[in-house]
Amino acid sequence: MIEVRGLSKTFGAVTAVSDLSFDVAAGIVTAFLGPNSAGKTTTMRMLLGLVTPNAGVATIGGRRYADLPHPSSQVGAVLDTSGFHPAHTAHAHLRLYARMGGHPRSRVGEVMDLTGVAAFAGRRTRTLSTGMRQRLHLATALLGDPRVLVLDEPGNGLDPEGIAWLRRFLRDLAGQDRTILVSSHVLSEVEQMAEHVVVVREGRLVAAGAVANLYGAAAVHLRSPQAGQLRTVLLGRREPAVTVEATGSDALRVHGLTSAEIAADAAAHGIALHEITPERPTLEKLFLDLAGGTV
Ligand SMILES: Nc1ncnc2c1ncn2[C@@H]1O[C@H](COP(=O)(O)OP(=O)(O)OP(=O)(O)O)[C@@H](O)[C@H]1O
Repeated sequence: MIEVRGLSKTFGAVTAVSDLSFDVAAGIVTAFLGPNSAGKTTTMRMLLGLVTPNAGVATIGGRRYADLPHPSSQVGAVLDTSGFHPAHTAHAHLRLYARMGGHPRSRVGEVMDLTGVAAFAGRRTRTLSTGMRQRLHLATALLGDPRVLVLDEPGNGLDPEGIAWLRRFLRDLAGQDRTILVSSHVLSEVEQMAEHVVVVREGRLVAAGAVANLYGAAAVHLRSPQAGQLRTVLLGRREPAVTVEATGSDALRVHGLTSAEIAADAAAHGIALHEITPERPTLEKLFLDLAGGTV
């Protein structure tokens, strides 16, 4: 469990993070979303004790990173994608980091198999593609078999197949009750990966919660030969949040009610429904709405 409470950081005149609070639970993937310069990397660096906050605290399992007894076995992190010795092979890099972290040598083969690094273990790191580098960073972070993973833009440079792999991989790790925080500015990338999202903009929290709940503002599209009658019924609920828009002679778009509520009202009044479809905006659209303050 990660807890961020009232974190703030300024660099000169730039406010990178401002009074930010959120939780990251174990057992699910949490996405940390925001446009460029939103303060995601700075927040992760504060979480890992690499940047000192001006105010607030970030803890992992109740302790600051610096106070963890065996940090590299408890927290795996990928914060920037440089940092390999160019002449080392991927395998040599992992052997070196296993030795430095005090992890058993047998772990090197395991993480290479887990992350697909085995396929290019003998190549020098300077010859690796961005996607291969991402996998090697992930393998390095996993050497200590950590319960907590903090990954800054792990999808950068991965092709669609790589993204699909990453999604499955992180979900599997979360399924082992690990705590996983993944930042991204590519919202479609994390849409199917994360169950929770924390959205930031200009260093401030914009929204946090289950991805499913963030879709709550979405509309329901329906078709019925008795659309006019159904409209009257739905508006008759006298709930201020409910709006019903006629989008055709037999079509309505409803805000403020779930498909189940609409279907129950239709059934109760003997109204036939030919189609009822929740409109699922992409997280990208939702993010723009949230960030623009229209939701
Ligand atoms: N060491 C630093 N010195 C000065 N300004 C910094 C420093 N680190 C970050 N900033 C500034 O703080 C703000 C937040 O940057 P940060 O890298 O945390 O954002 P981000 O959400 O990770 O963005 P990106 O997706 O572009 O990496 C930016 O305006 C950035 O220029």
